Amino acid sequence: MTETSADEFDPAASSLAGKISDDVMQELLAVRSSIDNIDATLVYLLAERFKATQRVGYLKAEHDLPPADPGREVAQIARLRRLAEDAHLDPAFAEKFLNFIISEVIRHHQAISDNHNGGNSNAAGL
Ligand SMILES: C=C(O[C@@H]1C=C(C(=O)O)C=C[C@H]1O)C(=O)O
Repeated sequence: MTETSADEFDPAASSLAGKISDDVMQELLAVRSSIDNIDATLVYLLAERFKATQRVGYLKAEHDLPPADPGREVAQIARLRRLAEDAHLDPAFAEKFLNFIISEVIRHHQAISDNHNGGNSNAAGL
């Protein structure tokens, strides 16, 4: 298997080392192991999402459609807020998080569109 920077990750890295009891440290490390798995999953999920939105970006550029679709965003945000409530996640946080991702996607779509139209704007590194 190819080495990646993730191989250098030290799951026991902590500013608390030597300052708390071994028992507490063991419990902390056990919970952090789940946090590490969740974080890895988030990265893979986000990578898949950006792969999908990139396809949308090319489709929009080819058909001369605007990078943002505010009507779609309103529907997505309302849905995500409802899902967050059901999951006992702060809906305001869910909305902020989705808006953060969407604004990055729109930046990518703008760059794809600029590129498609022969411009040299490449803000998103695409
Ligand atoms: C991905 C799209 O483009 C933009 C980004 C969105 C997203 O990241 O979910 C949603 C709407 C658009 O503003 C889309 O139109 O579907």
